[in-house]
Amino acid sequence: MMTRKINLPPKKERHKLFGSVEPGLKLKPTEKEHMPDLQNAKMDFLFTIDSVGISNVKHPIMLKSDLNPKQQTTIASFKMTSKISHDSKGTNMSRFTEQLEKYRQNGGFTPSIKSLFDFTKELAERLKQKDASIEIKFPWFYERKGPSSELIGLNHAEATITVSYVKDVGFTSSASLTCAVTTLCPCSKEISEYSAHNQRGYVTMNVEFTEDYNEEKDWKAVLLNAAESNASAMIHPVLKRPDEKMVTETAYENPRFVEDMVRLVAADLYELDFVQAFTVECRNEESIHLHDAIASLSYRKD
Ligand SMILES: Nc1nc2c(ncn2[C@@H]2O[C@H](COP(=O)(O)OP(=O)(O)OP(=O)(O)O)[C@@H](O)[C@H]2O)c(=O)[nH]1
Repeated sequence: MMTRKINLPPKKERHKLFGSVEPGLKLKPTEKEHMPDLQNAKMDFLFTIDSVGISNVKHPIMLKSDLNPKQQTTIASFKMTSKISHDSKGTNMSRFTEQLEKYRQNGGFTPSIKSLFDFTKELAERLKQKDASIEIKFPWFYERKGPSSELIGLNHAEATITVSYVKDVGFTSSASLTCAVTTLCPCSKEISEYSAHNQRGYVTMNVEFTEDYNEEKDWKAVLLNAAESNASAMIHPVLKRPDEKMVTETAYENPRFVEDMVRLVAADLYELDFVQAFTVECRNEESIHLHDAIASLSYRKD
């Protein structure tokens, strides 16, 4: 194929060629103090807004964990909000990311419950509001060993932490973890001459922490254990044949319906002294159907 020689104009000319024009006459103020501040207009705007702010903010965070790796950096998606009353036009959106940047510059963002209490209180003060909330979603990575070979690889679970602050009321904190497990169908095992169908199940645990929870126990590792220790078998990144034999047999020895999963995980969460209330859901991506099997239950300890 013949290549055509291109007579490339300078970059400015190229931009003009593709539609760029010279700046027009600009009459509006450029200094902040002379700009109208629409969002801070005070009038009766009819309704109070429960929650206004920003979501889908991608930002690195530093995590500590009881499992290996004990420290890791991962990418989180942040949602930060606050109420505004009926007499405010809008919130000050820039202050949410200003607050995030303050924490990044101060040694990096570490989402411990204690630091999120400080963060939400400072955010409410920065916004000149009575409340603020933060929700942080991120993949959390943990090492998993093959049961026989002990070969290590990384698995991950989806974690979420939520903290809310209300002036003169206090803080609430909760977390959720979704992890994958193997579930083997008890019914299939019971009725079949041999084998049983099994599938990847997803267990989601939402827990509300007690007021005095100090993170002495890593909630991520504890919730992961609650799901995996009650499943038919765990999910592994690296399995050699002796591992695969063990995982297959373990699943056959521990058949679970979705109903069994949510009840067994609930029993573990019931025993945790730092959990005030919880919801457990299990969703099995059925290997003999196109649809999923689901179950969920909620419990509050007070
Ligand atoms: N309130 C509000 N702001 C928005 C919205 N969408 C984008 N913004 C942007 O938020 C930015 C302004 O943030 P502010 O914090 O109010 O800016 P500011 O008043 O200069 O900042 P302060 O000095 O902290 O008050 C602007 O760039 C807006 O365009 C929206 O739906 N509501």
